[in-house]
Amino acid sequence: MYTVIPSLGEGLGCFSTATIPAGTRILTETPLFMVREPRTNACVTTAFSHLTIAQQAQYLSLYAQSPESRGDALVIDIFNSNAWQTGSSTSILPRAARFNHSCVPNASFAWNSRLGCVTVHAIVNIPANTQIKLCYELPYQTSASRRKKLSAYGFLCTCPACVVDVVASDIRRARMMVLDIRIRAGRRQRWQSQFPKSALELARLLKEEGLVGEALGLAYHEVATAWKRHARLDMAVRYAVLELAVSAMCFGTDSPCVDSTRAFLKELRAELEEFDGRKLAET
Ligand SMILES: C[S@@+](CC[C@H](N)C(=O)[O-])C[C@H]1O[C@@H](n2cnc3c(N)ncnc32)[C@H](O)[C@@H]1O
Repeated sequence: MYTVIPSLGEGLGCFSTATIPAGTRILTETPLFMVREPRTNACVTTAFSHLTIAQQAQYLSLYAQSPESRGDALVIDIFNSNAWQTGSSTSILPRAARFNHSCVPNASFAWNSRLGCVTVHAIVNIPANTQIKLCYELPYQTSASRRKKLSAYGFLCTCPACVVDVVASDIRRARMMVLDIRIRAGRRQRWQSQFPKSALELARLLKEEGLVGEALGLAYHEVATAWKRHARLDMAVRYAVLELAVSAMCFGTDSPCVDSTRAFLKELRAELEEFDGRKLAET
């Protein structure tokens, strides 16, 4: 589905060889090794020393910020530049490690605990000969904050949100941060608003920003939960359906993350059926 070739100013990158429809599973990969969090450098070098010679060579072929380093320093450099969070561990996945970053990614990375592997799914239709990019950072941050975090990887992001549409993107993302905090606080305090205003605005901004992956699914979940709280089960079901579609697209239908979304929708549908049944009996 894709090929790994040099990308100007980005080292190697993964480019589609044909159109990849949204929701397609692009990659499944089991970790070369995993280090439990909280990790130390000693855990990483010990895990490396337990690899076979061929595996060590594969590891050492991955990107390093300071390739001139030697010994443990090089092992740690490679780990810091390439490792992904996989549940409660951090793992090295030689194939997943070739995906470059965009703040507006076209693919989504996930840990599938049932399969014991990571997955990468297309979250939009990716045309042929297009670089497939994942997001290394959390979405609710302005460009300055992302730049600071990404500097740890030694590069300056040139995605549309960082270069082309910076002002509008920063306004949207700053607002998303406020809404996210408001939604979290509301969840804890069970505020009774008229309708899921913050979560609906968050979902709208995410779509405007082109962030159609996991964060959008979570926003839909918040909308559905809020509608349920306001006894609008019909609306809750509508948003839970949207959440399930995003969740399946990002994680795949075999993911435990999708199980919980499916269960949530099932529960809402049962409640709605019961509610409609009661209303019918009353009339
Ligand atoms: C996990 S590796 C990705 C694959 C890497 N390009 C390679 O050649 O193997 C992470 C490194 O890739 C580079 N990189 C990733 N995304 C980038 C981007 N958007 N722009 C420039 N460099 C990027 C940075 O050097 C970063 O430290």
